[in-house]
Amino acid sequence: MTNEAPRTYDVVVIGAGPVGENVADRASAAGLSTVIVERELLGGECSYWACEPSKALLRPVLARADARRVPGLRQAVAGPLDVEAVLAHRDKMSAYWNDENQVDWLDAVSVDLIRGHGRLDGPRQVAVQTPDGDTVRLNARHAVAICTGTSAALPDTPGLDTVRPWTSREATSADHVPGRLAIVGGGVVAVEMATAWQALGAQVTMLVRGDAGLLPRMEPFAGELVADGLREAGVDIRFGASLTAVAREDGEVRMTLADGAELVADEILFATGRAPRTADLGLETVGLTAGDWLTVDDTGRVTAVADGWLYAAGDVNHRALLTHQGKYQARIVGAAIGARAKGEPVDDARWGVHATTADGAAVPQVVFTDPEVASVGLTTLEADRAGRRVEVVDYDIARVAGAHQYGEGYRGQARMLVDVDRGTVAGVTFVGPGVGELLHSATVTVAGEVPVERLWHAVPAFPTISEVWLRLLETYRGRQQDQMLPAEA
Ligand SMILES: Cc1cc2nc3c(=O)[nH]c(=O)nc-3n(C[C@H](O)[C@H](O)[C@H](O)COP(=O)(O)OP(=O)(O)OC[C@H]3O[C@@H](n4cnc5c(N)ncnc54)[C@H](O)[C@@H]3O)c2cc1C
Ligand SMILES: NC(=O)c1ccc[n+]([C@@H]2O[C@H](COP(=O)([O-])OP(=O)(O)OC[C@H]3O[C@@H](n4cnc5c(N)ncnc54)[C@H](O)[C@@H]3O)[C@@H](O)[C@H]2O)c1
Repeated sequence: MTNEAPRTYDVVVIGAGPVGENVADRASAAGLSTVIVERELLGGECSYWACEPSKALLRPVLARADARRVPGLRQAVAGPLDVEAVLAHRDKMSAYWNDENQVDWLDAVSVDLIRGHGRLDGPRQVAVQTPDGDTVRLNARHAVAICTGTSAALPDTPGLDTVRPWTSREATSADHVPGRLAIVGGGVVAVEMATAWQALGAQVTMLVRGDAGLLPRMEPFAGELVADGLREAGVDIRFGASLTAVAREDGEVRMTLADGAELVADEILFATGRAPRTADLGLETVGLTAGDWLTVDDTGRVTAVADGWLYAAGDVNHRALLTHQGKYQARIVGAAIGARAKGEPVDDARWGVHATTADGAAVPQVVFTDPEVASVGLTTLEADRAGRRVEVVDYDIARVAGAHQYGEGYRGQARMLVDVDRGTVAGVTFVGPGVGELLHSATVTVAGEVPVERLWHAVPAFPTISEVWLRLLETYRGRQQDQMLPAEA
């Protein structure tokens, strides 16, 4: 009710994606009265239009690709995918876009829910516009946490408003396979969706601007191997392709590129990055700028706001646009809010219980393409930019016995960056079928700052792809021994 007295809680969370839910859970577990505000579905982008549906679309594609590499099995999976069954599986994995189970879970963790659009309304105040037009006012005794995530960022290409473009939402929830799909962008969404829709029967053309290749934030060999895989699957990848105009005519999407080339497709997907959902959040009522990313300290507090009552976690703080990393932040933010509310010490030292240190040191990511890409920590370029002295150790995963067992004609590559001053591993990238499940070994190594000498005692089982760890260590040792040999006369 508009005139209802404000309700007071210890903690108000805006946005019930995976991150907001976890902040609320941890705040409630710390004994604080907590309310969460959600305007769409509990579970956020990840559950319904991102991680879950995209991985449900990709799983059959990657499982079939793996099976086709196994002699004796190959013939059994020679046929096309059952599109109807894949889409039905995707719908099930997206919980049929219904959040009832999550409502039950919120109840179980004693968090109140208000459905509607939340906006800040001055320090520690939130106003929620409910679906029936009422306003609910909330006071936060200790903290407000903004966890509103991101939405797809679209360029200002002339004609875009006429084409009803796909964004990540349509690409993950479409109920039919377009005959021809154009994808703008060369990042993670672009390569995963190209993999899925090409395998489901679309003819995919990727328009990738510039010359940075695919997956420009990762080691260059990752993008190169993924490009090889996509091309072999039949995807037409056009690098240096800049879209200058687009129009929908007679049901078709017509595209013009900067070099004058013309292209036609049935649908066009813009996988051109993300924008923070902060444009209509009342940021200006607390001295911030609408539409900005929210910069936070290592305990999740928005640095530009006085008195430390405003927190931001997940995509919206722009640290790492990944569900698992946002949930990591959420656990820490919830605990930090709890500690501060109770006057307990806050341990925000590096790797302290209230510090999101891993955001800057060990962010893991798996790209679910064929081949998969799995990375954690720094790339060579990032190490260079950070002024870290690293030894770059490469190994061809195809030479590992476990890779021969995994599939015929295995192709893959591994890179380990050894920080020569610290004697620890600063970053790891694996590319190849099945490497996603290898990643946590690398994450433990990087986050644990395990000395390279100790890694010799972490023995990988034979014959698994994990033996690549041993080969990387041997390559590194061989190089060190070479450096110790006396120079030839
Ligand atoms: C196609 C795709 C695939 C992806 N795959 C992966 C993957 O495999 N693994 C991975 O780790 N990450 C993946 N990601 C990234 C992942 O989806 C995000 O990192 C994650 O969803 C961020 O969670 P969040 O809670 O911060 O934000 P969101 O999930 O966006 O949730 C924010 C919530 O806040 C609500 N909200 C926003 N504004 C308001 C408001 N004013 N009032 C009330 N509610 C509001 C929204 O409705 C939403 O429910 C993928 C992303 C895309 C686009
Ligand atoms: N498996 C996973 O972990 C996974 C899967 C999907 C998405 N995600 C997350 O979602 C986030 C968003 O992914 P994304 O692929 O949308 O963004 P991205 O930032 O990874 O890639 C954006 C791409 O679009 C291009 N681009 C940007 N503006 C453009 C323009 N105007 N014209 C042409 N090209 C343009 C960029 O050069 C880049 O190639 C990522 O940060 C990623 O972490 C994760």
